[in-house]
Amino acid sequence: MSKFGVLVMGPAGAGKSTFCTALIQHLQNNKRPCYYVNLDPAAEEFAFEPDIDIKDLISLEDVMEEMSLGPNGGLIYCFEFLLENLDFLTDPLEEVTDEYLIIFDMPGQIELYTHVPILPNLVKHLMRGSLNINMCAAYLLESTFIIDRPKFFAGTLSAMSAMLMLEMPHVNILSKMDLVKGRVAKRDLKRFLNPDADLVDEDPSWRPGKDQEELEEGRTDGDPASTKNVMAGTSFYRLNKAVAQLIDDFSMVSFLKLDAQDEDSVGAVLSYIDDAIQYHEAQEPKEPRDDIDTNIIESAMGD
Ligand SMILES: Nc1nc2c(ncn2[C@@H]2O[C@H](COP(=O)(O)OP(=O)(O)OP(=O)(O)O)[C@@H](O)[C@H]2O)c(=O)[nH]1
Repeated sequence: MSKFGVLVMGPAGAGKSTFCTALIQHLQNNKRPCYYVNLDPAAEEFAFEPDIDIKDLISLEDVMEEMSLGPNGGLIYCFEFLLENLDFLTDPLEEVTDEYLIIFDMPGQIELYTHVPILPNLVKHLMRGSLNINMCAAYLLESTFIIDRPKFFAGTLSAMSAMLMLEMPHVNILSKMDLVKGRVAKRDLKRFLNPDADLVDEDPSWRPGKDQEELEEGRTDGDPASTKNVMAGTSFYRLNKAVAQLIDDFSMVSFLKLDAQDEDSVGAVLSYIDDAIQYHEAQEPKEPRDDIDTNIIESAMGD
């Protein structure tokens, strides 16, 4: 028997816990069972009480105090401790049946996904062995990043890095879409959903061509500070362009839109998660699936 799970990840404040809450609410509204696992040892308040809470094993606050560690070192200590005491997580998960969607709410420190091999190890234990959970990652990036294009591409690079580190199906999500409604043209938004390197050239806050020309022709005002600014600006532009081009060339990252307050939007993202983990294929045929609303699925694709 398979089990099914989603690892909700992303930078601090991306909206992970809000998405978990919205997802649980949506599953409950649709009479689907879910199992909520909090793996953030610093999380304090929950709209739904977790079925497993890492804080019952170890809390970041205690680790920081007792081991004299900072928040990032403390978090890594907590995850190493979890890996040494994996029964805490795996024993209760053994009992979870294939109808459940197991939701893992992760901490926001992206070092966990990009720098150290702790999370890949944890994922291997969950996906292989006796648990055999069909898992995908839901990587959230805040949609307001698209207002600042270098920030958006840096965030997209972190999503790509997590995809490469974790080697599992990924559903990338631009969260908090309600905050950019009306601020970005629909046509432009589609280019962020499938990141397009030319967005860097068209960034209204950059004048790379003009700055570069001025520098080459010695037309800066002669002030060394101003020349340095132009040079730094040009290098920053080149770096951003190279990062964006890398992302574009790999064609690995595309985003779904999410407004956690909108149940249709949550349902659309869930459809992609279900597809990635092949949830429906494993369920007993209960009733015909012509109930799926294709309009909802299209709404996440940017139409
Ligand atoms: N407008 C808007 N705000 C949101 C949305 N989702 C989350 N927020 C807000 O964003 C802030 C951070 O949300 P969280 O869900 O706590 O984010 P997180 O990723 O779990 O944060 P960490 O656990 O600290 O990494 C909160 O103030 C939320 O109310 C959304 O869809 N729209």
